[in-house]
Amino acid sequence: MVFFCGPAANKFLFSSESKVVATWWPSTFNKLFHSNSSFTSSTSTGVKTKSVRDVVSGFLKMDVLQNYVSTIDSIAREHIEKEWEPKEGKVVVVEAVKKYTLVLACQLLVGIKDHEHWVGFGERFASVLAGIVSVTIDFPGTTFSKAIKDAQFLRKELVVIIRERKTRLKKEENPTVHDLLSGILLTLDANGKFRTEEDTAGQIMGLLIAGHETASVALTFTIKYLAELPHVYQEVFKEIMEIAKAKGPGELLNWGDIKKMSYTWNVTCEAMRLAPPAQMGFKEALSDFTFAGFTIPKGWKACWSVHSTNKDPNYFPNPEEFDPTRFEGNGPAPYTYVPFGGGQRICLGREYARLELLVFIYNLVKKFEWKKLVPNERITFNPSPSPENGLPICLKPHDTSST
Ligand code: HEM
Repeated sequence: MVFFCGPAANKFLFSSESKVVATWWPSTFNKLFHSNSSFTSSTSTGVKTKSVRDVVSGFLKMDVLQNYVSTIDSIAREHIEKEWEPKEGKVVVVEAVKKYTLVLACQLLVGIKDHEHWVGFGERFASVLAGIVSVTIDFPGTTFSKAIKDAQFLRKELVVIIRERKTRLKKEENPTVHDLLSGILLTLDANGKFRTEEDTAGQIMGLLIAGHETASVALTFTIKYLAELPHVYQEVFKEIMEIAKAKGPGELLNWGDIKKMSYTWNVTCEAMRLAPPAQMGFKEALSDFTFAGFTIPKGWKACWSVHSTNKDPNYFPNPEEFDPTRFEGNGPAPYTYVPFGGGQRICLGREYARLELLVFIYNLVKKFEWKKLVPNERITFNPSPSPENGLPICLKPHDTSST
């Protein structure tokens, strides 16, 4: 389903002149967060010119990510040992999964090892996300004003990391791309110049937000449905134990194991259909067109609703029913299931998200079953769906003698 809004509203919300805090993809950052500090400008030989989008899509391709499955697994294990196991009585899921997705994004994308320091900034990341969809009034006390301050704080912290990395890369004879940050620092922009530290910090901040907030919603709702639907949990458990039984003690997951988790992935897809982490998006009309009897002029933006598209009964019979089998075979028809968007700007992180979600669910289901502590918890939207009390659950470890 789509809604339309005119250019005036677009300019207010999304133009490069408005103070949008972190729509990292449009070039808003460059105007808002201009800095004088720059990595020595150069058009020197041998260094590639690449858009940040190209660097990001290169790093987030499945054939690159496959090499990180065991790293993701060891981070997930460590996280569960630290944040879930000691709290067998009670875990607040939203809080815990946000830590996991943030730690993973910090380490994998930016090479940050000081996890505790960054986990402490969770609230600030959430504030910037809220600012992106807030009314753009920069007045003390508004969501938008708070988001601007938090975004400035986060970028400052990131600049410290970027400077350290630049120093390290300069010392290397043949600097190599270890992660996304190195990839961005080692390529030139369209003008043949290295990107400024401030611009790079803005891009990385946007990626960390895109990379952890959405995935934590998908995980929260998967865990919620697994608690509510024991027969679905049992199927997931069966699939996971098949993989676990074939592994040696302490052996980490690999790409082959991920490919075997098709039912578990269908469950996660169904959770994202019913509770999409991103509720909507905007697309700009490149030429006049007619849709459902409405003529949309060039330049207008169409707001597409993930929520109602994913629940269209023409494509999803009994749309409110949780049914992972919808994704078997060829799955839903193109553009009917859109939690990751669609077309040319489809989410670049969807394969990364698949890995981080599957690896986490594998580790959690292998060790525990769980019960919701608030049976009819209300779902709020800010801007993503979230259980009102953070989904408190009670964990019960499996009897290890039988597994
Ligand atoms: C369950 C997790 C996720 C969901 C539901 C999600 C959803 C979305 C959606 C709806 C869009 C807009 C697509 C469009 O306009 O057609 C998007 C774009 C994007 N996402 Fe994700 N995302 C997720 C995870 C991630 C992760 C983990 C990363 C990075 C590591 C990421 C990076 C991006 C980027 C870079 C874009 C912009 C693509 C472009 O404009 O070309 N996302 N995502």
